[in-house]
Amino acid sequence: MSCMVKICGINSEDALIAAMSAGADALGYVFFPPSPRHISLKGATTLTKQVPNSILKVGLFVEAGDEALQTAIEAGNLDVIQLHGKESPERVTEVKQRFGLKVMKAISVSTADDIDKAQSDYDGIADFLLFDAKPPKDSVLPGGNAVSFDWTLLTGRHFKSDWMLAGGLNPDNVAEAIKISGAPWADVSSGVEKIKGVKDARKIADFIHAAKGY
Ligand SMILES: O=C(O)c1ccccc1NCC(=O)[C@H](O)[C@H](O)COP(=O)(O)O
Repeated sequence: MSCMVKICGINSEDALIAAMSAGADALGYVFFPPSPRHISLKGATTLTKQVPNSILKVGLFVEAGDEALQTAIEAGNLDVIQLHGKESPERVTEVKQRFGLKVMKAISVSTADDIDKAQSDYDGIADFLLFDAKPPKDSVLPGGNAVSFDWTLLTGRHFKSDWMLAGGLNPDNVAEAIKISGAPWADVSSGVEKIKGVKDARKIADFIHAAKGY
């Protein structure tokens, strides 16, 4: 079965067109000002209005309050809320109930224990789990760091929630990462950029084709 692909950090028309044309299944929009991929509410409206219903529009937040979630959801007509901070299982449930949208919880991974704990805390509560590498100690970003983790930690694992593999993926390693981890989704941000925060249309296409095996 071909892997589903999320291209995260869509912040320009060029990136949007490249991702949609190449067959992305989900687009990530960052609402976190310290990120070089952060977009405004107006930008969210512009960069989502032409996205067909067949592609998921994912809003990415870090410990955001309800008002920030509400305004971004409205601006971007979002389908999925990605919580990429230290949000608790209770917060995941609260956000799901309050906004009636699917919720993706990002899980920072460096050891098997991190996955075990996430499975215990969030599996079946969040609609999606996104397994990402733990951020480097000096990083101001909880994600989008181009850092990978040991994909074999996910080999043979099964979850109630749908799930994504993220962290340091790129067109050259994504096929191997999917094969080793068994991931149904692959997520990327840095690995399809020419410089931090600027997407590269060719790399986006190459990533999607490699992830989908064509
Ligand atoms: O992408 C960001 O700038 C970002 C900032 C703050 C929190 C999360 C962020 N990205 C979340 C994602 O879903 C990324 O695609 C994921 O962390 C993988 O990033 P990368 O290793 O750069 O492919």
